[in-house]
Amino acid sequence: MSGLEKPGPRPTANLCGCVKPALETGNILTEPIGYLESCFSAKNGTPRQPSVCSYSRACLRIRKSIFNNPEHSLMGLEQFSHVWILFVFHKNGHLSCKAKVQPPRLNGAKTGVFSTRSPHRPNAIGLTLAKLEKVEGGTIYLSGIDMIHGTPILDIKPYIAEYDSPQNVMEPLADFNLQNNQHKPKTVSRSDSKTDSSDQRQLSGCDEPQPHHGTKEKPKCPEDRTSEDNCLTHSDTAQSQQAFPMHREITADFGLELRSDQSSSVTEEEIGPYCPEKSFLEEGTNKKLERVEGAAVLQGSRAETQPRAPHYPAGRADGAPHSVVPAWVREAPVATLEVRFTPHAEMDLVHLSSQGEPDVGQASFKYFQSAREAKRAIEAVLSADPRSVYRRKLCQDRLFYFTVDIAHVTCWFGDGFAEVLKIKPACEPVYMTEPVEFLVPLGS
Ligand SMILES: C[S@@+](CC[C@H](N)C(=O)[O-])C[C@H]1O[C@@H](n2cnc3c(N)ncnc32)[C@H](O)[C@@H]1O
Repeated sequence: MSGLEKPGPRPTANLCGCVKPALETGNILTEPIGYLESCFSAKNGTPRQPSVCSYSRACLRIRKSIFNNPEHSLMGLEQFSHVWILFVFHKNGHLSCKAKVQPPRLNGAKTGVFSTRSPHRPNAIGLTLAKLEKVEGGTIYLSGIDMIHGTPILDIKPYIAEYDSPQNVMEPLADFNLQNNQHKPKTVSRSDSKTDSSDQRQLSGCDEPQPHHGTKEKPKCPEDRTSEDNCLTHSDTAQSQQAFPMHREITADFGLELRSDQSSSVTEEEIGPYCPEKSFLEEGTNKKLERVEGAAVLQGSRAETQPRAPHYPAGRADGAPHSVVPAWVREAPVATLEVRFTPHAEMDLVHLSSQGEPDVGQASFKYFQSAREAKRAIEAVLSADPRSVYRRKLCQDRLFYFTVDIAHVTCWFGDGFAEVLKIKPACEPVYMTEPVEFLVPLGS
């Protein structure tokens, strides 16, 4: 460490009196590349992780103040199926944070903030792996998000399984060559002449881009949508493509079965967007690929040749990379809830979706493409039990409210279930007006 200046809270003068530039001291002021337009308007009811609700939608326009031609900055991104989004938890209410926090999965127990995905951290930065639905000019369209409307976005990075998933980082899987899911290197052509050779090498190892980009219906920013768009429904294929890449790759790598309903206890909370460990829990025996409710289920192959136990230590004798998570991450304190709608709530939903008469000033869904999709989203949010530990334990009979898209949902929780009682139009539809230019200071 000699020769390196100790990181401090502010750019500091060194011995000769010069002030170190902010970048060198890590004291950067960030400037959001854009502000998210999200179907979630408030923290309440917003999924704790992106995998909770694949129907959750958002869009992001790159600001012209960042790049004169925002579309140039997104060039090539459409070749990726998923992106990492770095953002500011701008609605934390305060900048302070504690060294120990109580994540919902620990049911009131504490753990170090850095072992959680808590929004309250020294630098209020969030990280979400979202599905990239579409790139259009200087705007990207996302699904499977856990950020609220107006969230300042700091950066976008492509999700690259080979780098971002521990099972994929080392060697290519020679024996993974199943129908429709071949693991083969792809050459990506890039028009950016500045790309260096190492970038090119890395890109050539990427996954096949998902074929859905050019073909399926995509969400639109609210103002881009017409009432016709709101009638569109997702095809089953589209739903199945909303499986997260980690599910695909985990199942591919280990040849294990991972169903969407079974993955929820692992992927739906504050601990992270994926949990490869979960895939150890079940071993498939038949060599076939199924689609089950949005998740690719790959059975057989590697699990037979390379059986793996559920609790490997971090460093394994055979050197094979994989990740480890603690038991509290895998074992949720509450099971996935059954979600019911009263007949009244069902009617409310239909009514809400049929209200789309822009000429008479009525709102319709801005992010969902049908009442069915809105219902699925509400189900997904509630089945993961969005209540805080405090509410879950002490206020069980209280009503719970949240807003998604233009639906203001009233529900209550019983033993093992959530029931939607009422769905009304939200008072304030989620419109996006860019906040006045400001720089977000991170940390306290
Ligand atoms: C547990 S955090 C996880 C976020 C991200 N996936 C991560 O791991 O960094 C997700 C929760 O943060 C809250 N949240 C989302 N957007 C926010 C924002 N802009 N400001 C403050 N809280 C936000 C919502 O309550 C949501 O349920």
